[in-house]
Amino acid sequence: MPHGVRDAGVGGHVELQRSWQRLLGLWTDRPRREGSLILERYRIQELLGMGSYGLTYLCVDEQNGKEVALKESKPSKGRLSARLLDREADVMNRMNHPAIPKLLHAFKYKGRSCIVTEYIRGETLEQCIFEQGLKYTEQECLALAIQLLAPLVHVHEQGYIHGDVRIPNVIFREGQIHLIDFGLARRMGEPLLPELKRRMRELPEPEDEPASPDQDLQDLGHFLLFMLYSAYEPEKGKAPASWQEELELTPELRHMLERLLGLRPGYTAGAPELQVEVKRVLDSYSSEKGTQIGDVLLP
Ligand SMILES: Nc1ncnc2c1ncn2[C@@H]1O[C@H](COP(=O)(O)OP(=O)(O)OP(=O)(O)O)[C@@H](O)[C@H]1O
Repeated sequence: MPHGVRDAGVGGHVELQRSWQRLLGLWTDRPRREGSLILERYRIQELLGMGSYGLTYLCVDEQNGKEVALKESKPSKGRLSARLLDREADVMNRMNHPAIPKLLHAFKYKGRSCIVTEYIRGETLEQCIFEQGLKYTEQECLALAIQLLAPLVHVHEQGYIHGDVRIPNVIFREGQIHLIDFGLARRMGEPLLPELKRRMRELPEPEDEPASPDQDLQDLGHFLLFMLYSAYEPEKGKAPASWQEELELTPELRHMLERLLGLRPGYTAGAPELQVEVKRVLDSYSSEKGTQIGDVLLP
């Protein structure tokens, strides 16, 4: 048999097997029905999202009438998904900060791992930008960064990194931000688990280095760039350029971003050092314009 024909046959078989597995996955991971009860306690209101390893629902806890976020492992991903969810519960259990949803309950239900956390009714910053079309000034971006640094410092103090600081993982509610999704959190110094590496496959250059606060600070740099680009209006016909050329930033913020993104020496003392730096820049705006940090984010 010519080589190509045999390869096409094997390739076709593998492709067919993959399609079959995908279909099977869709069936086994189909979301539970709205109104159904989990553990005779959590009444499902709606499906919030279907991630790589879990399904997240908005539920009402029938014991107290409170809204909660319930994440259950995906059956198609087997024990691995359950293990990752148990890991997430273990990390969340160590956190105690007003800007991080509290872990309320972790249990097994019909062979799946489930974690229940406080539900934060608000909008993610991704929704604020891409659905509501909000635009953030430099001062507002820094005011958000200072808020975000508070839970981040807490995570680092507990000896962990969050590992996924991005605009879809930050919820804004009543002038305050909340950091969610600890699915990629790691202990300081811990290498990326092979299974987490697979989960990050679609991201550019998965981090192979042992976990360090620098990784969260670098993510915070990218987070700030996303926020700053919300107000960027490209000039017609102008070729795309670097962020340094496109965004009109004060020299202080540009310098800070270059440090966060590894273009200059970073913040060796970690998030607390950055906190001081962001506060200093924000204070310089406040004294110029007579505004307070909190003012800029409130309607
Ligand atoms: N505590 C919470 N309060 C409010 N909304 C939440 C909460 N936790 C998760 N969500 C929302 O639920 C959806 C699913 O979130 P989650 O972070 O669990 O998984 P994901 O982002 O879909 O997938 P992955 O885990 O692969 O990143 C998102 O829209 C998120 O904003």
